[in-house]
Amino acid sequence: MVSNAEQLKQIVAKEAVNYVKDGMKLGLGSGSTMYFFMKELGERVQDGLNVVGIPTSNKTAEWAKEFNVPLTDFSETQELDLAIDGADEVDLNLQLIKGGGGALLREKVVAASAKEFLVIVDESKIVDHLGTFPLPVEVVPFGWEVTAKEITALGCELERRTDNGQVYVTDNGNYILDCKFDKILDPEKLNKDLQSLVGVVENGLFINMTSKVLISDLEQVKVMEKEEVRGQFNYGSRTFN
Ligand SMILES: O=C[C@H](O)[C@H](O)[C@H](O)COP(=O)(O)O
Repeated sequence: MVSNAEQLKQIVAKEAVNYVKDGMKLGLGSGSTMYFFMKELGERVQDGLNVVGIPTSNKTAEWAKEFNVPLTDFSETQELDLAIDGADEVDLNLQLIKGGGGALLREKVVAASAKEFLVIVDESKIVDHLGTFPLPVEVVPFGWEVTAKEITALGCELERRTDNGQVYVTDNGNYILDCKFDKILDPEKLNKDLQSLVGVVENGLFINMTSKVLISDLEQVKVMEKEEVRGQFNYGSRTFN
């Protein structure tokens, strides 16, 4: 049986595929919502849609193979038309936390090289303030203990990520530190502070990168765009200022 959470991912993934046009070069994000997107995209490719994509993780590359989505890489093309990806948290200024699945570095490189960045989430990911979800920070293994100390001094508690009792290693051979800030009041500043630290490769804050967010609930898919969030934004029964 398909759970409500899975259903919401399927709904938003199906809608997102409508944003893909013939001939586009795509950035293909990572995570469970993207799994459904890749499946949908594969069906469109089967029907004759002509696209190529750059995957943001080995897992997404596997899905592309499974669903017959043609892949390319940055040696072939350095500008993408559209990148599509999930997120762990989205605030009302369209700033994101990503990296719950550990793919944040490649996701950021791919999103930065795309003309448009489309984020697909269900409504549970929309927050007033980022930070309830622990912020993933990718660090080089060498001296990670020192880097961790420096990050802690920015006001968080952190844990090095593990997977089934083993230290988690990213597709790039690095570690992930999951940092509990609780409420990130100035995401832009925190992003800069983290990136100024030696040993930090990237962090999961995606600042001023998102063009559009598709948000699914069980009845519909809503669109949140940059223009809308400058003033007051209504989302369902919640009104944000
Ligand atoms: O590293 C993982 C990515 O940033 C994902 O896009 C993010 O964790 C959301 O994943 P999901 O769609 O599984 O909630």
